[in-house]
Amino acid sequence: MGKRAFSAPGKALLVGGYLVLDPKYQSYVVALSSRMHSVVEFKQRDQFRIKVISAQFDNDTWEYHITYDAQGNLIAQEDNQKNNPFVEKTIFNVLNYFKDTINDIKYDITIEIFSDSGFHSKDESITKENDKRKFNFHKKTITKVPKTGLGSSACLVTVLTSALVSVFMGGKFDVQNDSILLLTHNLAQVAHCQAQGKVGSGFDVAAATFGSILYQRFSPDLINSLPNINQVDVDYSNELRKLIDETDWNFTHKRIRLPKGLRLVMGDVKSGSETTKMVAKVKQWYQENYPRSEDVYNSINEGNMKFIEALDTLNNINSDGLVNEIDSGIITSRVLVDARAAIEQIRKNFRIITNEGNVDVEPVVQTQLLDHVLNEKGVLTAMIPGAGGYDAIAIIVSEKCQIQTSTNEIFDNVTFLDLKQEDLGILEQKPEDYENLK
Ligand SMILES: Nc1ncnc2c1ncn2[C@@H]1O[C@H](COP(=O)(O)OP(=O)(O)O)[C@@H](O)[C@H]1O
Ligand SMILES: C[C@@](O)(CCOP(=O)(O)OP(=O)(O)O)CC(=O)O
Repeated sequence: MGKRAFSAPGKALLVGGYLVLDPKYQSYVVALSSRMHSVVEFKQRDQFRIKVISAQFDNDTWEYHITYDAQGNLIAQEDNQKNNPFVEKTIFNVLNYFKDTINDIKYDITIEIFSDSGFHSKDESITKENDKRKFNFHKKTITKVPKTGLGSSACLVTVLTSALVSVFMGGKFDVQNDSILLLTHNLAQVAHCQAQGKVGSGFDVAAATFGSILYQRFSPDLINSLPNINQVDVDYSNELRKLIDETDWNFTHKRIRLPKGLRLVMGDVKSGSETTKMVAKVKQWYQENYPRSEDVYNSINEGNMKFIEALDTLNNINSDGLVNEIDSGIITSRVLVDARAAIEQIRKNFRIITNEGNVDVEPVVQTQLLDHVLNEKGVLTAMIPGAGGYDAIAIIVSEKCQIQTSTNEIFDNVTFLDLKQEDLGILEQKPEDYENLK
């Protein structure tokens, strides 16, 4: 059988941090040109095996042999005690979804993973390339290499799901088909939640699959209602198929794009924060300050919606003159003023949460950094993406804008990532583009 290859983009949540956890709020999620890739090849053999290779991380390899448990569920067991819950849960869900197709056929599947440089710190790595692609190779295993926050696990699960589904669907697996994308998304969400041990908002898997989107989450009950595989007498495969094929997930993934003439700049900030702890603290602040906290959330949501509307307006008019205005550094047009004010409104409220909840959503150093950036010519607006903290900054600038970093020590801890906004999620790629990396 021939090889196939797929890629899925990393993400930045420009507006919607924390609120995205609640299905009633909309978020603006941008897909990025940093992608994770999978190259898949399979044969039919006398043993059912799946090998996943991530050569960039000290030649990390996970080798699974596939067996059936007493209930007839397909189970993946790793041969060398190498643990990767994201790989294992992806295999588990795709195999059980396709149990009837598999029908005792034994596959020997090999999947190579490649990861663009934007996902991890480049420190202590070497590059290998061919005339199409260039990747960074690290001396350490995947769990030991520092991440930048683009959502590596969501992309991994999404490209691995694509690779495996393509094996069982063959030519019918077409990533330009909406129902195929929805199937891939639903399977990847289930696997990602199980591997994380929690049902998050899922915006990262949604962006990896569908690209840049307005996102409103699905109800967490959907995934929580799946049976535990360790329960006796559970036909997991049947329950999974009902959830994937017959249930309306009722979530929003409406395509969006940054207006013409504007681009996204992402700055990775050296220190980094732990999202899980921050989410717990923000939730605690919310409960202790209810109902006033709801007013704060509603004001953030108002800012989010104003930002989304302003970008929509920019997308629907000829924005050439407006881009020149951004370049001039003197912003007076209504729609640009609105976009800036929207982000101000969001940031002001996040600073209230920061102070009252003793949680660094927008810590003082980030405020200083963003305020400094906002004074530069060519900058429309700037924000802390996602959960905020010390992780990153996102800046929306004109195509021409070059942020002056070298002269100011405020940028000492910031590394600007080599990436841009992208419209599309999963793409099919050419497998030969990943061969002979040197
Ligand atoms: N290139 C890769 N190859 C194999 N596994 C990967 C790769 N990238 C990410 N992963 C998996 O995802 C995990 C990181 O997930 P997580 O800590 O949730 O970070 P993130 O916020 O980037 O998703 C890794 O420990 C590994 O299990
Ligand atoms: C707090 C959140 O709204 C967003 C977190 O955004 P990040 O982009 O920081 O996410 P991670 O990739 O998980 O670190 C909650 C969530 O959706 O998990």
